[in-house]
Amino acid sequence: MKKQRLVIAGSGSTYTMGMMMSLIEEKDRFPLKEIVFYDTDAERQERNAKATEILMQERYPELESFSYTTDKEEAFKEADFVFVQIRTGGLSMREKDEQIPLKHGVVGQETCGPGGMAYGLRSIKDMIQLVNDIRTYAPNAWILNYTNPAAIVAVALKKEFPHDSRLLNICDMPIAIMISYAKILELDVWNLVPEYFGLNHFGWFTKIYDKQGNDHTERLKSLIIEKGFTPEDKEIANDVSWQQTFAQARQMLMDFPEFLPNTYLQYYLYPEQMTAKEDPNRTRARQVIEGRQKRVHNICDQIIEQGTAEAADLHVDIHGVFMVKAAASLAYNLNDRFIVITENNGIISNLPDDAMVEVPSSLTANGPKPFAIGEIPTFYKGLIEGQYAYEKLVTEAYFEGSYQKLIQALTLNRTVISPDKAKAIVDDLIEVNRPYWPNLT
Ligand SMILES: NC(=O)c1ccc[n+]([C@@H]2O[C@H](COP(=O)([O-])OP(=O)(O)OC[C@H]3O[C@@H](n4cnc5c(N)ncnc54)[C@H](O)[C@@H]3O)[C@@H](O)[C@H]2O)c1
Ligand SMILES: O=P(O)(O)OC[C@H]1O[C@H](O[C@H]2[C@H](O)[C@@H](O)[C@@H](O)O[C@@H]2CO)[C@H](O)[C@@H](O)[C@@H]1O
Ligand SMILES: [Mn+2]
Repeated sequence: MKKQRLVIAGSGSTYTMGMMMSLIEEKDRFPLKEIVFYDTDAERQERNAKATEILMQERYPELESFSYTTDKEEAFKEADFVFVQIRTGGLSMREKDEQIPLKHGVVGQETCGPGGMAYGLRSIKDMIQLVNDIRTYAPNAWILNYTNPAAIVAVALKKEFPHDSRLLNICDMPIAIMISYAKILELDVWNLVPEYFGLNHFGWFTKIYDKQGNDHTERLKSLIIEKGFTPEDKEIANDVSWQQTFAQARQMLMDFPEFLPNTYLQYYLYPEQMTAKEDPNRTRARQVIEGRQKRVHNICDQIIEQGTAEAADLHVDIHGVFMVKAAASLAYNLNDRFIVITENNGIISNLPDDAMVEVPSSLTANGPKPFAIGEIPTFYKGLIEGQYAYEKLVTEAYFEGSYQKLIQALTLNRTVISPDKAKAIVDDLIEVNRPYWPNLT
């Protein structure tokens, strides 16, 4: 098995240490010869890097080299894989994405509605630059991207790099939801075979089988409705916000029992309820700054101070494991089936070919090979078409510098609808996003 040279772009991320634990856990499936950290913020990168250096000496002695840099050539030259997890504007801009729409009585969320639009317009520019930089030094490397809003990033990257066949956008939400299904069904999550369709953060499970071919869908629905639905991945199991989100998924299933919803649909189906429950002074970004970010920083500081990771409270999480398993399937042509974001091209036959859909695909050395879905029912088709039009308009607004297209996008988005609100929100977002957004006229 060829050993890989892996680059983590955005290595200062709060998810990096969990990713390292996942690489250690999966070292037989995805063996590495080298890990390189790349970030534009040297200080933020250094804490994770110094802790990783110690962790890898102890738990990955087979690794030939670990290094960190802010130099693009040093990072990307001869890379086999680049895992991308950047956040343009950081968590402080995420807080503004959440607070500004809330001020106008609208959902304030990282990837949904106006917050997702604002984040999208920031991410597109940096992601295009990053892909160009990677391609300059590593024309054949696999780029696996987690950067949000993955739906908009995927549409924009497809427009900018239409022929790049080694660029894959993924999201851990479907597999995180499946961990909860597995717990309810008393099965191993990797023994589940899902059928699923939609856009990123906007989709439905239509069937849950196991690898032996048994259909668990109706029993699963009944158990969720009877007993409730809770997050089970260790990273989110005890998080009150995620517990509320999973509880809401049960409500969605009761209201629309045909298919099992992605948790993110709560923002589009119950926008007033989601807005009312938020405290504008303590939105999710603040919770993450004082929660996950603080926790990860403390763990790293402790590892560095003690010179060992033996006592560190680090664990494997689904976020990291999913990326590593997907990479292994691409690297070694394993044909493993995962839900990923890919161009529609007739997979969902009554949706546009150019939509970037999220569907089960076999991951091969020649890229994702999605399984045919066929026609989807009118309700879902209607919802997806509106949401896809929003994603496309945001992307076009970026490339054309069009203010009008942003107003159209938010008017179409189920979290906004009112053109007056759309204008007021866009105007406020422009003020704080001047360093990041294109000029809009
Ligand atoms: N797709 C998914 O399902 C999924 C799941 C979890 C997180 N995410 C995304 O992963 C990303 C990281 O999240 P986080 O909360 O850890 O953020 P974070 O702010 O903690 O980390 C992001 C890192 O990226 C760096 N960065 C910013 N711009 C960069 C650039 N142009 N080049 C290189 N590095 C750059 C920052 O300095 C920072 O260290 C976000 O985009 C988040 O939305 C996606
Ligand atoms: O609000 P946050 O920053 O806690 O989470 C936002 C992200 O939520 C999803 O990712 C979850 C993931 O589903 C779960 O398995 C676990 O690893 O935690 C992640 C974050 O808590 C979503 O898929 C991402 O796109 C969001 O960025
Ligand atoms: Mn996601």
